[in-house]
Amino acid sequence: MPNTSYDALIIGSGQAGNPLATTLADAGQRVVLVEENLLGGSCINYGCTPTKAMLASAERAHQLRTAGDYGLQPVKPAVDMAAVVARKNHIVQAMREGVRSNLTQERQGITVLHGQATFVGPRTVRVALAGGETQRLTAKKVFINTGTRAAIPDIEGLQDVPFLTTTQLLDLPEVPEHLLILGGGYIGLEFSQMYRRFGSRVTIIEAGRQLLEREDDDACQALTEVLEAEGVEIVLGAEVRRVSRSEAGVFTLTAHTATGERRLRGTHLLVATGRVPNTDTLGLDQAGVQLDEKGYIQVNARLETTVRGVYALGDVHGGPQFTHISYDDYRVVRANLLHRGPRRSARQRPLPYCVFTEPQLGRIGLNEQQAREQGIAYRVATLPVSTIGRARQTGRTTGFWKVLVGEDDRLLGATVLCAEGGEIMSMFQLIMAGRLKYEQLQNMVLAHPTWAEGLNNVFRELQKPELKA
Ligand SMILES: Cc1cc2nc3c(=O)[nH]c(=O)nc-3n(C[C@H](O)[C@H](O)[C@H](O)COP(=O)(O)OP(=O)(O)OC[C@H]3O[C@@H](n4cnc5c(N)ncnc54)[C@H](O)[C@@H]3O)c2cc1C
Ligand SMILES: NC(=O)c1ccc[n+]([C@@H]2O[C@H](COP(=O)([O-])OP(=O)(O)OC[C@H]3O[C@@H](n4cnc5c(N)ncnc54)[C@H](O)[C@@H]3O)[C@@H](O)[C@H]2O)c1
Repeated sequence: MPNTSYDALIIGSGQAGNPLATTLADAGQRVVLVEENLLGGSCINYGCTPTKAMLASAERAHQLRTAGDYGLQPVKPAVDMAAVVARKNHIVQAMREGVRSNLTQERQGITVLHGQATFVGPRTVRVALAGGETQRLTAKKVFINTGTRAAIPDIEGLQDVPFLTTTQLLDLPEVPEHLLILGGGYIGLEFSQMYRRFGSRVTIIEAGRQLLEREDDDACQALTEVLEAEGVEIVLGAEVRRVSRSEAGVFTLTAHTATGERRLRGTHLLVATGRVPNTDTLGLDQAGVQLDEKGYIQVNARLETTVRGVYALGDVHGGPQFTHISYDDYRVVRANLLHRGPRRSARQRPLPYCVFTEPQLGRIGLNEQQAREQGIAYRVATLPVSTIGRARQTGRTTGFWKVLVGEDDRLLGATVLCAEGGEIMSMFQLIMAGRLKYEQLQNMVLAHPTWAEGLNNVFRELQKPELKA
């Protein structure tokens, strides 16, 4: 077995591994990147990019159906799912090609291997190449960016039926007649609205007492109402005990709920109950890299594992599992290994995120639940979206903006359930980063009629009592 040594070995072509490979190569290091599946990892191939591309098709279908609200003849769209999937594939392939050409440009000098890496020593891996051969690699530094895959719950009968994960559903060339979705988290919500808008009947079956349990009750409730108004059935507090499928292809989920046993039937079943880390086949015990009780790699604030010279980046160390966090892990490692400036930490960085339903749920900083849990004093203001001029003009009036302000009159966090909620949330993130006091936003001149004008309104809700002379 040939043994080659490098300065840097990157396992996994994820959102951290790819930019790290090019940055290290630009710095003159000999880099090898090993990917067992598709270059670009989950975000590009079966995560963010394909879902948001297909959500755009679903949104267009919804606009056609609801065109009557805007004085136009409504259209019942004939959804050509094969064409929807083809459009998505086209976008994904172009992005994957971008990653490939970045990594393989001759000047980079990066060796890209297609195969599965397994540790055989602290900084030594064996790669089972796609072509059948095996190669041994050693490196001064090893970066693990192997991501996660769908968690499959241990439910009687589930392994015996052809359920779908998101990866498979995203390639389904037909519209499911009735899609059952196990799990009401990010994936469950985005896919429920997507397939409902394509024309499926959709039922979400969630174990928790509400959707998106980490969010405030008002946001969960409002999002539940949005989905139900579009015809998504939502079953909460459901403990699914058995799954079966009839010869006619009908899935039956037998669930224990507060109102007794329920049988939920559908033609397709999506399992979206969270993720598990891709660490089980990595041979990390051979390297001495320690895992937590869920199999995620233990790292410190600099993303160093328990073995010197071995780092873990992205979802594989437990997250938060977002593309922008994985990318920021790259920045942390880059700053600490290559830059002379202050050391960077992966702790205490802002955590913006957005659920891409319509309206979107954008979140930054603390919500009320978290402020209470952490004992942080706050004042809160909530602005119904329907009061914003831009919302009325565009007919996108559902939702609310909620801001929490601390004792120092600075923003602690925001929850934005609104059209373009992700973009609006990012304005709040900038306000937090700039440490602006809320009074500065009350009277800031903002272009009319923009969504941004809502900033004036939401912060005016926080009027302080007049000071007495
Ligand atoms: C359906 C879906 C939608 C999502 N939508 C969003 C969104 O809108 N916004 C957002 O921020 N996040 C979203 N995410 C999460 C996001 O995709 C991930 O957080 C992000 O891709 C970070 O991944 P990563 O860098 O940790 O690794 P990944 O991108 O998962 O890459 C890991 C790579 O390692 C490879 N690998 C694993 N083991 C080995 C091995 N032994 N040898 C060689 N290669 C190996 C894998 O094949 C994979 O290509 C979504 C996820 C899913 C599933
Ligand atoms: N817009 C985005 O940023 C976006 C979109 C999709 C995915 N993601 C990322 O991918 C990750 C995975 O998404 P996800 O939705 O699979 O996970 P999740 O953790 O967000 O939600 C999983 C849900 O499944 C429920 N559940 C677990 N076991 C169950 C069971 N046996 N029966 C019924 N319900 C059960 C949980 O209570 C939870 O509500 C997310 O945590 C997020 O980091 C992000």
